[in-house]
Amino acid sequence: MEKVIYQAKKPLQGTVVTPGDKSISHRSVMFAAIAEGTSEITGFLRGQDCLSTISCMRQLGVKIEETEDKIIVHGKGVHGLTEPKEILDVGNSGTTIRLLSGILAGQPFASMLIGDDSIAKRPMRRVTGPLKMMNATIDGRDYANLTPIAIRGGSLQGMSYVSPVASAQVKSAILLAGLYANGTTTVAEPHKSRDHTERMLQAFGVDVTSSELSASIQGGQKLTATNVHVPGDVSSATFMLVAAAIVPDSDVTLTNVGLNPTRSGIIDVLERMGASLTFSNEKTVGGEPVADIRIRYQELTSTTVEGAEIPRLIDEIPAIALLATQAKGTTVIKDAEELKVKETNRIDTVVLQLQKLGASIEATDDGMIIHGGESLHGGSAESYHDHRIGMTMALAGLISENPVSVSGTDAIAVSYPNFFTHLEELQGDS
Ligand SMILES: O=C(O)C1=C[C@@H](OP(=O)(O)O)[C@@H](O)[C@H](O)C1
Ligand SMILES: C=C(OP(=O)(O)O)C(=O)O
Repeated sequence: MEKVIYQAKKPLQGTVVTPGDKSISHRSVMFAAIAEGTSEITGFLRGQDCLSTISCMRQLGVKIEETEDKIIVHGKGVHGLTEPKEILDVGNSGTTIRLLSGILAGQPFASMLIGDDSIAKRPMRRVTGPLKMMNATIDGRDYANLTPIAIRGGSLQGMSYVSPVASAQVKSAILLAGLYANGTTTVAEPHKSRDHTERMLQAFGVDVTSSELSASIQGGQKLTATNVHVPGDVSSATFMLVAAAIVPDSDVTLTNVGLNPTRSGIIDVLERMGASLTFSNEKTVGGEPVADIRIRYQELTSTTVEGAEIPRLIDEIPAIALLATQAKGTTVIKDAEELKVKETNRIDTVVLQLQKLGASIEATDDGMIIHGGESLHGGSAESYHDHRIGMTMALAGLISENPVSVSGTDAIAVSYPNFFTHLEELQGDS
């Protein structure tokens, strides 16, 4: 699908109800599926990725009902999943394949996992390697690095693993396998990654101990069903925050935004760049801090994004790159090699597409350098079927001198199905 966006700096005004958090939605269904009893999930994100998780869990024998306002999961208990008759298709979702691999490593049956063309290129050894060390039998292309991946699990041994990457998908897969393992399983990481797994396992009654850079779980614990309220996704809110931050005279409020400190790097970046943000309605929802955020347009200055901040905003970097094109000075993003193994190589795709629209931006080995303060001329851009690239390019159309036509916008439904509706509402066009 192709969309042409041309709003010639028309201000954005109004309120958006932030869509449910993708990371938390995945976990809610997976954990409820292996819990004892029935869990109800509200605020669930009905994006393509989370729907892939639902369909995989159904193939593993879990009854999941979908009503207008909730997902009802009839948990089977830690040992109640059944061998799937068909291949499990995770679609475009890295979170589904990696977290599910951790659960499947604990099952005494065989499962096969595949996904789309993007998943077929993403590295799985970071998860299959440690799971094999715990005793799971796993194979796949390139020695269990690429899909299709086949897992036969059971009889796992706990271990202490030092992950070379700060990845919540790696940490979560190992902790989930640890539920099925003898003894204690510990994962340490170089920087703190998002901690939704640790928080939500606790809500399901599991004892997980965490320190700043590690988390441990004792095998043999059970999960008890609980209702989950999924907060709004700060990664989706980011696109509306960035839109308001770059279009003069905008004044936008995002409600119910999840502000878990392991995810809120974008807020720190916006504040450093001089954005005007105010917070209200601060509360805790489902063990996660949330607030409403009001953003009013203000001129921005450049910043540097690096180090421990990177995992706290990894999915927001495409949008930050666009933001930086409109900020005075040179913005540097470094230590972000992980961008190369997302839905696309997001260093290459962001840089190339923003260059095409007239931005002064260059790629580096571990990030990018953006010379800001110039307007974009517009033109055509592609999403490469990467939802976050598609949304970033669409926002470029709000501030370009000429229209921006973006191809492959259907990919946006992976994480933000209402993206264009929300934008139109803020422009007063709906
Ligand atoms: O655990 C999660 O829900 C996620 C972790 C991050 O990936 P990594 O674990 O690869 O850093 C992030 O990019 C992804 O969108 C969601
Ligand atoms: C990287 C992402 O997701 P996943 O790894 O689940 O595909 C993302 O949503 O930007």
